Amino acid sequence: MKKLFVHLGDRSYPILIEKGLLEQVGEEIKKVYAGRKIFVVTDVHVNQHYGRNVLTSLEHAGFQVDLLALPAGEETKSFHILPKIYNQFLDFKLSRSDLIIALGGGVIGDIVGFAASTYLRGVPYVQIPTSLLAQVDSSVGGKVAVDLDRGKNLVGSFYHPKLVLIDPNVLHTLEERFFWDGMAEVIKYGCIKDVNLFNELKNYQSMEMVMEHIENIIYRCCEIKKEVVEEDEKDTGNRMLLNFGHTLGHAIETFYQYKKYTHGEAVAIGMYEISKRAEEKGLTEKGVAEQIMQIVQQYHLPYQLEIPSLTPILETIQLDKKNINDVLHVILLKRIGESYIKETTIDFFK
Ligand SMILES: NC(=O)c1ccc[n+]([C@@H]2O[C@H](COP(=O)([O-])OP(=O)(O)OC[C@H]3O[C@@H](n4cnc5c(N)ncnc54)[C@H](O)[C@@H]3O)[C@@H](O)[C@H]2O)c1
Ligand SMILES: O=C(O)C(=O)C[C@@H](O)[C@H](O)[C@H](O)COP(=O)(O)O
Ligand SMILES: [Zn+2]
Repeated sequence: MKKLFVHLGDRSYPILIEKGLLEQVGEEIKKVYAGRKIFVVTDVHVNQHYGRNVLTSLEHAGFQVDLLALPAGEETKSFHILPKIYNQFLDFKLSRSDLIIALGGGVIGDIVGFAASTYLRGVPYVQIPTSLLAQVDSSVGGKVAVDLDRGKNLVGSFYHPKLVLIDPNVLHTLEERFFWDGMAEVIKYGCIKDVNLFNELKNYQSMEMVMEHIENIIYRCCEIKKEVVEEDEKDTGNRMLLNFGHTLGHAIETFYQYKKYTHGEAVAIGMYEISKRAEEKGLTEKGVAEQIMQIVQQYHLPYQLEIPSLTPILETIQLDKKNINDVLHVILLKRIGESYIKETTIDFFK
């Protein structure tokens, strides 16, 4: 088993990565939780594949369990869904000394983490990420949130899980589009921190080839993320580097109301478009945007919008969390593997 540990004082937690780990979920949870009641929140797709097995494993380990399966998709990561989750917790008489499990992709991880952080002012929870995106990125770092109509992740908190349990075998049931979606965040990690990872990704010509190396890829992304989060837990400094491609990416998702592009697809466009502009301004080494265009295409991701100009989507950028006192902080690459924060204005994108 591959293991990482996020060191954050009394908010520290392990990340476990192993094929087949889901079958031992009950035993693994027992090591970090001495109570009896566990509430599992998942979505209908994940429930169909893994819900019953997870409940059985928890029951065999002696836990009293209940499960809520929400509709799948970004629409579920909405403020309006929260009362449904809180009400189920109440019906189960879930108390502060009990445990919540978020079993699913980034949508479930984010909304369930936020529900856990707010219900009774905070109940411990465990992340069991089942999409590639969630395994390489969203399950680690404690950013939990819901969307508002006017933008992504606008209501949230920093609330870390007690454990992250990653079983790469579950990726075999992921729709292909969501496999590539997760690869966008993997490419992001290569771009911002690891040229070797970026170059390695150039070698894999199919999903099967990626899957042969998947444990190492997940490990490396989680390792980069945990190091960044340990240095800047609350996103006031270098954690913003994890937002490469997201300033535009989030605005694209919001503009299309989450119907046209997945998170990873929007981030892929964001990484290319910002690097193209940075290159034109002499802020990024020449050739970087072209390399990003090549790699995102190799991974079946878009690199530009189907509309000729970014202008219609720029308004949403004003609501970006990196817009501090009207100064926009964007993430740029010096070169592949080296990133930095640049203070600018909305005109950067025009
Ligand atoms: N908190 C963070 O740090 C962070 C980081 C990156 C992204 N995010 C957020 O994550 C969300 C996107 O996450 P996502 O791409 O995982 O989307 P998602 O949760 O909607 O999952 C994608 C699809 O795959 C299905 N699915 C998940 N696991 C499956 C499996 N093993 N087998 C079959 N189907 C499966 C889901 O039901 C869904 O239909 C966005 O809201 C984004 O903002 C958060
Ligand atoms: O963990 C982080 O920090 C990130 O920026 C990771 C991103 O991949 C992720 O999409 C995150 O949810 C974006 O956060 P936000 O603060 O821009 O809403
Ligand atoms: Zn992201």
